[in-house]
Amino acid sequence: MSFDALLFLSFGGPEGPEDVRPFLENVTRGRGVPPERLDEVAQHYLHFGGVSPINRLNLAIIDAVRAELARQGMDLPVYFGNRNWHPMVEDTAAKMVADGIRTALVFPTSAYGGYSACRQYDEDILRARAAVDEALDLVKLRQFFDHPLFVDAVADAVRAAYAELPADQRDQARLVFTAHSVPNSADEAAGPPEEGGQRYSRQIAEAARLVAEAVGVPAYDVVWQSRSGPPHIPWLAPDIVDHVATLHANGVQALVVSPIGFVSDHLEVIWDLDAEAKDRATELGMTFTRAATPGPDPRFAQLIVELIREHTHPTPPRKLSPLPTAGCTRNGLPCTPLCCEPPTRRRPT
Ligand SMILES: CC1=C(CCC(=O)O)c2cc3nc(cc4[nH]c(cc5[nH]c(cc1n2)c(C)c5CCC(=O)O)c(CCC(=O)O)c4C)C(CCC(=O)O)=C3C
Ligand SMILES: [Fe+2]
Repeated sequence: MSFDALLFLSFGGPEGPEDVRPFLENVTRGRGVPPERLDEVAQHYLHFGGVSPINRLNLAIIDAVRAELARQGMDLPVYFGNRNWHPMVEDTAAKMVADGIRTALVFPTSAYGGYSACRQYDEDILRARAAVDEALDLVKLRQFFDHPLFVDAVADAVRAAYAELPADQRDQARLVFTAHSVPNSADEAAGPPEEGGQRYSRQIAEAARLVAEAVGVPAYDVVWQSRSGPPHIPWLAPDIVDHVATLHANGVQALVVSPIGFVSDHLEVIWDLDAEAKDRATELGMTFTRAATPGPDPRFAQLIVELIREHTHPTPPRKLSPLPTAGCTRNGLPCTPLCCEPPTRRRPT
């Protein structure tokens, strides 16, 4: 099939102190995040001058994708739109239609399934289409948590992090993968019921397994970060900061942390890991090294172009795990019934 463009769809982030509050309002509208948590997260952004790294990092990936498309002789304009901050995806859709675009592939900046990591991007697509009276056909690219280019880029980053450790700590260092926590109820509800839900946490576990195997590290942990709901609601645990203390109590002296749940060095990575978790480790006298995220790796742009080619050229999907491939949706409709619907909106079975 042929497409007129690629829409690079992301989360968005503030560009200055005055953007922080309205951005956070957009993210959390109707989601029951306590006001104290919002005040705290506002401070994290303000610590970096109110500027999230996410937009700059996304623009760099887009540049790399344009170069890779050109290298492969593919003529596909790339547009950029976000869920929560400018350029808003609704405005980008209007621009695309004005430019004569009628069909586009959509690359969401998340490798995984689940409500927040996948289905919410379909909701963005529904809003974008509504903004242009459905004049745009939008086909979302699939989840890529087990694509060899993704796994290789993360594995090389983990190897590089090991190499940064003092030589006498390398053998003892614990490898720890982290991903954004979500409410347990959201994790359990996302994924076809016959597979038992948990599509997000299972894919994270699978990606971690593939990377650990590639690096040759037999023992590792998968933990969570950046929890934001009220304390009485259970979210995926343990949190990385608590886990640092547990490792310390078990005699671990060094750790390598791979934020496998994130495409690039978002605010959650540079604050929750590079500041909070690292400070905790340092207080306890541990050595903390954080592996790079895959976004800036040239293989990441190659991966995006390969996912595009699955639709435009006869290209068999490459994947390393036995888990089903999902996430490819048309015009924001779920890929399979009940897959990754938000728990509150699920139809009774
Ligand atoms: C699974 C997942 C990903 C990974 C998949 C993907 O990448 O899409 C992700 C990414 C991101 N999350 C981000 C920022 C925020 N997420 C929040 C809140 C939440 N995230 C959630 C989940 C996820 N989030 C959830 C269940 C909530 C609770 C509220 C709700 O149900 O929606 C809040 C509110 C304040 C707070 O933290 O409490 C903020 C500011 C940014 C941008 C950072 C930057 O500026 O660099 C990025 C890339
Ligand atoms: Fe988030």
